[in-house]
Order: sequence, then structure tokens, then C-alpha cells
Amino acid sequence: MNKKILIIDDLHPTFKEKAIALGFEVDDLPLITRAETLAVIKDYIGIAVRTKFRINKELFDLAPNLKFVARAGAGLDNIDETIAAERNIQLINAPEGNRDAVGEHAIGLLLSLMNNFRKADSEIRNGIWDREANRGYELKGKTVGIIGYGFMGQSFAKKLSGFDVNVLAYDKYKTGFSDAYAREVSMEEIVKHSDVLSLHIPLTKETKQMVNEEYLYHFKKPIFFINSARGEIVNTSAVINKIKEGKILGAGLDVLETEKFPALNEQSWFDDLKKSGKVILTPHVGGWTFDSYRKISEVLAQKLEEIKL
Ligand SMILES: O=C(O)C(=O)COP(=O)(O)O
Repeated sequence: MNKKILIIDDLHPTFKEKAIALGFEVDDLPLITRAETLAVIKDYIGIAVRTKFRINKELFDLAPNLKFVARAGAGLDNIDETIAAERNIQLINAPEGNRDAVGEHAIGLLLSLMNNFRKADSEIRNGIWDREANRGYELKGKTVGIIGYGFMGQSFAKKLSGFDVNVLAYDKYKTGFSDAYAREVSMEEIVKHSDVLSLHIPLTKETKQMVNEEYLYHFKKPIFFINSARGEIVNTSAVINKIKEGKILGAGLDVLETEKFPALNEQSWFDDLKKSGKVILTPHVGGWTFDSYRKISEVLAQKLEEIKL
């Protein structure tokens, strides 16, 4: 059997080295375009990707020999999982490789929001010394609501453990998961008690636009909101409205409903996000650290070894 793998994204060399050691032939072409990929994919039994483009029916139709897709990251939303399952194409991913990065980044966003780091810093640079407007909140004693208790949610909960917070977690697909770091609760309890809301769920048909006006309306207390999952889970205009109403005290967004320029400039909500002192934006780097770059490749290589071909 031909054992060729095509790497189409920037992956740490560990993956390639391990794959070669396992007897695979590897073409490492991080700059390959979609059209070029479609032209050659028939020759490969495996493809390794990050989020460069969608691995969908068009690609699967041209890939009769494809046995697996290796996603160098956590989210599988850029891969058509249904078609892959129908065609017995296995999916492996590496959330174990970037969970620490995401957990730490979410903590960073939260502390920065609660202490106005971004706003205060830019005020000083503009000659403003305003202590009162930059008075912060402490995490201690607050209730943090986590939606989604997989690798990322668990990592965030664990990183919170030194802050003396009450951590609640809801996961639609799991029960009995209370641990030393979080207590399993219903969505209603999250909505009722949380001072902080952090999303750690995948983007699916069900979660798309889940955090909208109606959802946010039900929160009993003003919240700090963190999204390091996927932008399309959130209706950004609703978040802006809730910031204006004082129901969201701050929003830390590592992911946006529309990402990258120039598309971002076209969004009606982007100006409001930019102007708000209560918003911190990062360019989808929560899971993308120098450390996770290597760890993701190590995890993926380990899973490649275990895959049944
Ligand atoms: O691991 C994930 O799901 C991420 O969001 C990281 O995205 P990336 O693979 O760096 O485009």
C-alpha cells in the first residue's frame, strides 16, 4: 500500500520526522494552494492540516485513497466530519497539544479585562492618568461559568484553581464530570450564578450563534465574557449591545465571527469593538504558542502511530 502523507500547513518538523520513522513518505508543502492540493490529493492516504482551507466533499471526492485527516490543532470545524465518517476516513486531532496555551490565554484575557490593562495602557500613552476609571475587579470570590468541559474547558478550570473562585461547568454531551477544578451544573445555573462566562465548545450547527441577545438576556449578573473557542458561536452585535447596557462588563475575544483583514473591516460591528474600552481582541492565537507548535506535532505523531490503516 502507498503510504504517502501530504502536509499542507506549517507544522513543527516533529510530525514529519516521526511519520518518516513510521514508514510514511511525506510531502511537506506548507505553501501549497487549494487548487494544487486538489490536483494531487489522489496520491495520498493522509493529509495533515491546520485551518488553511476546508477539507470538504470537493476534496474528499478527489481523494479515493485517503484514509485519514490529521488536524494539527483542536477544532474540527474546517473538516466535513459527516462525509469523512461515511467514507471511513479517520480524523485525528491534537487538543492535548494546545490546551495549556488556550487555558493560559483565557486567564490572560480575563485578568486583563478585569484590570483594564488594554484601556489603561492606551490612556497613559495618550497622556491620560485616570486611576478611578481604571479601578479593577478581583477574581477572588467570583463565580466562573465554563461552557464545554473538554480539553480546553478543563485546562481553563485547572489554571483558575489558584484564584479562589467558584468554578461551574456545563457540558451538553457529558455528565458526572465534576472534579477538583469545577462543579458540574446545568446551563440554568451557569446563567444564574456566573460573574464570568467562558466558552470552550466546538463550532457546530447547534452552537453557531448560540450566544445571542436572547441567551445573554437571561444572565442574572453583569458578566465578563471570554471567547477563545470559535467566533461564529457568538453574535457580536449582541455582545456590543450588552456592553452598552452594562450587562457585559468586558469581552475578551481571541476569535471573531469574521476573522482576518480585509473581511473584518467590512463588518458592521467592527468599529464598535475597536472603540470600546471594554473589549480586548487577539488574532486567534490562544492555542498558537511557540510551545504548542511543537506539542501539537508531537501529539499528532503519537496518534499517527496508533492509527489503524
Ligand atoms: O486548535 C484549534 O482549534 C485552533 O483554533 C488553532 O487554530 P490553528 O490551527 O492555529 O489555525
